[in-house]
Amino acid sequence: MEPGDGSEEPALPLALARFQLSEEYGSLLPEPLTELPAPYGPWMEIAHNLPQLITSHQLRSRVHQMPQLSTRHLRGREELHLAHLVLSFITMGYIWQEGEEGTVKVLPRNLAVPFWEVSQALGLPPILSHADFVLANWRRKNPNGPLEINNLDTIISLPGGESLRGFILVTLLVEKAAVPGFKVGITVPHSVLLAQKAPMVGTIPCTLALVDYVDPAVFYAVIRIFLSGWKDNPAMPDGLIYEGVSDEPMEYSGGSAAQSTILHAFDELLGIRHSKESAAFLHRMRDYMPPPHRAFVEEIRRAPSLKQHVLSSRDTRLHKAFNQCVSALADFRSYHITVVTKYITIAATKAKAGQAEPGGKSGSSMGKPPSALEAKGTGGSHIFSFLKSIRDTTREGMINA
Ligand code: HEM
Repeated sequence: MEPGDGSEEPALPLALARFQLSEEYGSLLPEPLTELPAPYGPWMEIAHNLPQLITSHQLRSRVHQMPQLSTRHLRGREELHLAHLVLSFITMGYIWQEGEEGTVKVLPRNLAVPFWEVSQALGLPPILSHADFVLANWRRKNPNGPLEINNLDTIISLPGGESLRGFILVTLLVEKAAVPGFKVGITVPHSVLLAQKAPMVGTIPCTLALVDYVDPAVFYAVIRIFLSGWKDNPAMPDGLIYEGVSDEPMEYSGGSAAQSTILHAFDELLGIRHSKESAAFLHRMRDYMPPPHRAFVEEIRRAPSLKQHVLSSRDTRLHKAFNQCVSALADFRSYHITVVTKYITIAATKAKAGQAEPGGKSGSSMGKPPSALEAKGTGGSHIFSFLKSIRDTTREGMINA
């Protein structure tokens, strides 16, 4: 986003590439690797069997037998991202294998040390983040086929079967649907009219697909705990010691789409200003993004204000286009609140009712749902006050006629 004379747009692919974003894939890692070099066989073998190892309660003992591998054979960003994906999934399985009442205080050194080193190399936290769960965790079934849900699969999985797969891949499609919006971000203010094309509305049908692919009961009782972190989580109040890295426990938030670049970029582009508390949480989530993506959001923030440009133009078409974008962003957030109500609040009520029933199904077949996160997101926010506050401050970002 170089300042220019206003007449020419920067060459898009180049501008986005500076931030490790692409015109085709946005913030998704383009065509991620699916296998690591041979010396990392012990990691891959565990990672490919995670759902079974976790549900049979064998993962911790398998990790204890794992050799401590050096990270020096890992070459390039792609191998590092796959290593981070693999180690983050193994870590979440290791921590939450026995549910929220059977957590551990220490991550063993044969897992902690390489995970720490790979995290340092990528500038990512040593915990599963959106960058692992979604951005680096996809492959095409048919390599020449389209980027559509039927032709997609995850690389590494956790318990939750088809619902987990659906949750990851629908979120991935939302990332993909946001790509045209990134292009707007990078060309503003040269082509403000492009803002009309900002695809906020396009992300809503993608999110609707959750209904077809993710069972709320499985999401709530099985999947959610594996995304939970060790910061602001009553189930792990002391954080986690990464053995061989530090003797002091460390705290990290769990994986959340609040770590996705999309809405941070749109907020900055449209000049949305959230309340102090909500903004503090969202800004902390930026630390969980790959550093180039964080830099992209910061670049948009530092660019000349789009809102100011629209205001001073006194052009009613621009005012309208700008307000359509803000309104679509607020609609996305409203819709997201209904999704969260369905997948957390209603699912929690049903899970409790199911457990209370004699021989209740949800309790026995799905394990005990986590209670520490009933009112909190996996990122650690107080769910509804946070989500409603940011939806309302988004609406306040409209330009008054
Ligand atoms: C089962 C479905 C979903 C549930 C239960 C859910 C839950 C949540 C929760 C609890 C938060 C608050 C932050 C935290 O503490 O983690 C959050 C934030 C967020 N979620 Fe979701 N989410 C779901 C699906 C999605 C999808 C598909 C997207 C699309 C990318 C998405 C995008 C976001 C964003 C961008 C935020 C940050 C708040 C914002 O900027 O509006 N979520 N989500």
